[in-house]
Amino acid sequence: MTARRGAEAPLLEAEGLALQVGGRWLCCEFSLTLAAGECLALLGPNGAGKTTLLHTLAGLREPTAGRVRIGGRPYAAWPAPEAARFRGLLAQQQPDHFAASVLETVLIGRHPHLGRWGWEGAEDERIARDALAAVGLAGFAQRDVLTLSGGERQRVAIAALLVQAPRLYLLDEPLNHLDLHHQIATLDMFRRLVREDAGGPGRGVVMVLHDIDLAARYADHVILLDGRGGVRAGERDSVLRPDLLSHAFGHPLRRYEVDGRVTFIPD
Ligand SMILES: Nc1ncnc2c1ncn2[C@@H]1O[C@H](COP(=O)(O)OP(=O)(O)OP(=O)(O)O)[C@@H](O)[C@H]1O
Repeated sequence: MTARRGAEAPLLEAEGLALQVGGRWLCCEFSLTLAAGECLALLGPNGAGKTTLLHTLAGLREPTAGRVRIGGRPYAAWPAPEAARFRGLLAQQQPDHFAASVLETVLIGRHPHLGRWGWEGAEDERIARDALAAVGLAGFAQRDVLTLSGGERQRVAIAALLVQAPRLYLLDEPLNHLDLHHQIATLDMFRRLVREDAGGPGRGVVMVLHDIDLAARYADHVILLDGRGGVRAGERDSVLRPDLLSHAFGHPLRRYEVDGRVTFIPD
């Protein structure tokens, strides 16, 4: 995992990271580096610690051991608004306690750029409308978010992250509530964002997934938590092995290749 530009610090570094919650080890020490243009998938069974790890990588909680850096600096060295422009988190649960239009909800993602709540006007609205179009919700701007379906709300949350336009996207189960078409469209969109950022600052994605086949298709690197404190982190094919996956998920899996695509089928 080498940085795309020689002199530039990696987007994300975790060194000797270990996490313990409520007296239970979620992962023992491991290290990883994510460079611009790369995509990392976090996999593991329910309760293994994927969200906890993602929040640690987002700087929302301290690791039990080790350190996290984004752009070469620990979170403590980042002024909050700068960190908010550098990394953005798509939360697993979307808040449902406020009523607002879809457009207003998406515009919340502009907050780190404006330094306050609200927006400047036409330019921000254009950015928000472009993001809504990118997630297939062009006609939804004036709808009340509370009237949306689960998949539509998930795509509104993704649009809000798009207008935030961080360099490091941290996605907790981005495919929640999405049908097959929108799952593929969403992962294609994030892959384009990180791969085709020619001349841009360089972006990367870390995403919690439950679908091993989609991780095999979209991730360059994988972290696999086994739910018992064990962790494997590395290049996709060194981690997505039937023995490691079967151990982690407690169910035997076989690996097949169909038309050049890798798939894991439970016995
Ligand atoms: N404050 C806490 N005290 C005790 N245990 C906690 C606390 N917070 C989280 N946990 C536990 O830590 C474990 C990891 O939770 P986490 O949400 O990170 O798992 P996950 O891999 O994202 O799971 P899922 O796939 O179900 O979303 C869970 O067993 C959870 O119950």
